[in-house]
Amino acid sequence: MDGGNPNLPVDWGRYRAVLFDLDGVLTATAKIHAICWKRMFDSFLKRWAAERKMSFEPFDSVRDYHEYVDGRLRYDGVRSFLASRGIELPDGSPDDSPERETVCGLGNRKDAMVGEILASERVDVFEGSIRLVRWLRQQGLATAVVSASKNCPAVLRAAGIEDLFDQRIDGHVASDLGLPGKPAPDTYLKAAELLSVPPAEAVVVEDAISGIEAGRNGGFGLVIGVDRQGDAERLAAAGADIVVRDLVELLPESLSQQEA
Ligand SMILES: O=P(O)(O)OC[C@H]1O[C@@H](O)[C@H](O)[C@@H](O)[C@@H]1O
Repeated sequence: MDGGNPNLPVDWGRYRAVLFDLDGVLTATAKIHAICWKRMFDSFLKRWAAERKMSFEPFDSVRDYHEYVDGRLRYDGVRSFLASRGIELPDGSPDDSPERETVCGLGNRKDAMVGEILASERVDVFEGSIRLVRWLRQQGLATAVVSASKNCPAVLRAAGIEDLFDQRIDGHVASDLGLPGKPAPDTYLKAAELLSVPPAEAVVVEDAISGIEAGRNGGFGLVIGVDRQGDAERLAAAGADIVVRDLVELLPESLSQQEA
């Protein structure tokens, strides 16, 4: 890529690779996860509270989602939210049935709900994100998807964007390679390694606090936060270098104004 463009908030000429989170950054699937986490946790919490004659405090699909499950591997999300309520369950094992009251059972219960939605509803992409990915590739930068989700391959396929990335690190790859999930930097570092680009020359693009922290922890050259809800401070406080509302803001102006 030649020189820099002084009119852009990012000097793309300084970087060789861009690593994108999936849910909420490339595709509008963060809301599917948040809805299913709430459904699953609320039905669990209701019964848990009733059995103990306690009051039922529902899962907050904004605050609890961002704080405890967003961006994390499935069972890490269950563990971290339950810990926030002082609840400890046995881990169980990944092949636990969704009926089992274990960390894995609850995670699988939520995943069955995600599966139903993915099978019946369209997966929408964020057009601004896809235009940025295409443009970066035209400029010669390498691209990767780095997602905690085991549903990542299905979502990329349903959205028709699987060919836009040189590498993919998803929940399956993390578990096969024994990589800890975000906020540990390992999944992002693995993507950079596979692209043969040092972290300092790679950019991380994230909408989750855990993901921004992973980018920071990995020593990446730039960490971009995507905030679609008007709460940029949350991502800046987690360590994002810049926060945008939509990735279209990072395209040269002439391109950002064109029709998708
Ligand atoms: O359960 P999955 O599909 O493997 O996804 C794990 C996590 O993937 C992340 O991308 C989402 O932000 C989380 O909400 C989700 O829990």
